[in-house]
Amino acid sequence: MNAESLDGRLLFAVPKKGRLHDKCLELLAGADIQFRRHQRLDVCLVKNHPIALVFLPASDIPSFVGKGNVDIGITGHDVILEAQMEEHVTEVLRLGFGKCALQVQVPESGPIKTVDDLAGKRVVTSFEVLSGKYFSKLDKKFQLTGGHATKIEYVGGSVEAACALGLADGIVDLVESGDTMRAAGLHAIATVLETEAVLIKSSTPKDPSHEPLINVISSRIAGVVAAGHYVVCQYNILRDKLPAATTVTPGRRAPTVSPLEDDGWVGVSVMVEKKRMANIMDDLVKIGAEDILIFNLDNCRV
Ligand SMILES: Nc1ncnc2c1ncn2[C@@H]1O[C@H](COP(=O)(O)OP(=O)(O)OP(=O)(O)O)[C@@H](O)[C@H]1O
Ligand SMILES: O=P(O)(O)OC[C@H]1O[C@H](OP(=O)(O)OP(=O)(O)O)[C@H](O)[C@@H]1O
Repeated sequence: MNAESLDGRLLFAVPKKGRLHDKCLELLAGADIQFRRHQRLDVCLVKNHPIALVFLPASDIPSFVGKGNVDIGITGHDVILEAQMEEHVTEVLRLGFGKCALQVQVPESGPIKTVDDLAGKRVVTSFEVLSGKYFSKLDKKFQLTGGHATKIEYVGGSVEAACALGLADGIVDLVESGDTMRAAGLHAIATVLETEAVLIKSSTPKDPSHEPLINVISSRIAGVVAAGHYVVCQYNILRDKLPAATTVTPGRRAPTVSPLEDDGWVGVSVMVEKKRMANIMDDLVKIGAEDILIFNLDNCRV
């Protein structure tokens, strides 16, 4: 592939590995963005749109998009702030995956119980900008300056090992399930930031003519994300119980109600939030709904 073959194409950055990679590929498939990635090539052309995908480390994506070298991308909200690119990129959509928290952690059985105890000590992290900002506030509070200020040291990975190795009194790292933290004998004493994956675009795009295509792609991806949050619930109920049932399942706009051949009964079809599905089914049974069916959505536009 040569540079000319990218001419006029919208450049879309996708994490090349790590926690966000697989979910991004699912989103691209759901949005019908078709491509074949040749082994070891980090740029590939999309077959059915004037788009080229650029596979990059998640942490590099904010600056590529922020500087306008790439038009849109998917990465973590945390890495945008760490790269100090929040003014240069626009977060178009939250994607509902890659959810975790950047937390201050210390040895469970150690003397440090609060972040105040950690002020002025040694902190190891891969997030030196966010940690630096967090601890500089504490340093100010306790008037710790020069050699007394909290020492933030960068490591590229395996942050959780730093306390056991005697390199740190505390760490700042991402926590999802907490398994990594607990396995290292650590516990969280403060949250610096909550994060999830986001679709971003450049705030100062080099080629504004891409805007319509960016809108189409955003809307398709929003559809795939929404489809993951909702299910379709269908049930039969006596018409006189319909008002009670529709307070439980009001739908996004309104429920679809159809008459059944069986007099006095109606069928209801409605979108409900996946996370409330079990409670809603329990409530519908109590009201007298029968034949309750739940269908997963592959895609939608809402
Ligand atoms: N445990 C996790 N659960 C959910 N999301 C995570 C988790 N760990 C990281 N993330 C999200 O994924 C982003 C990329 O993290 P990841 O550890 O996959 O980086 P990476 O680019 O693969 O780097 P490396 O593999 O070299 O550590 C993070 O910035 C964060 O937004
Ligand atoms: O709370 P948990 O569910 O255990 O997840 C947290 C871990 O996930 C991330 O690392 P990852 O496993 O992606 O590997 P890395 O250390 O190579 O980045 C993060 O840096 C933590 O170590």
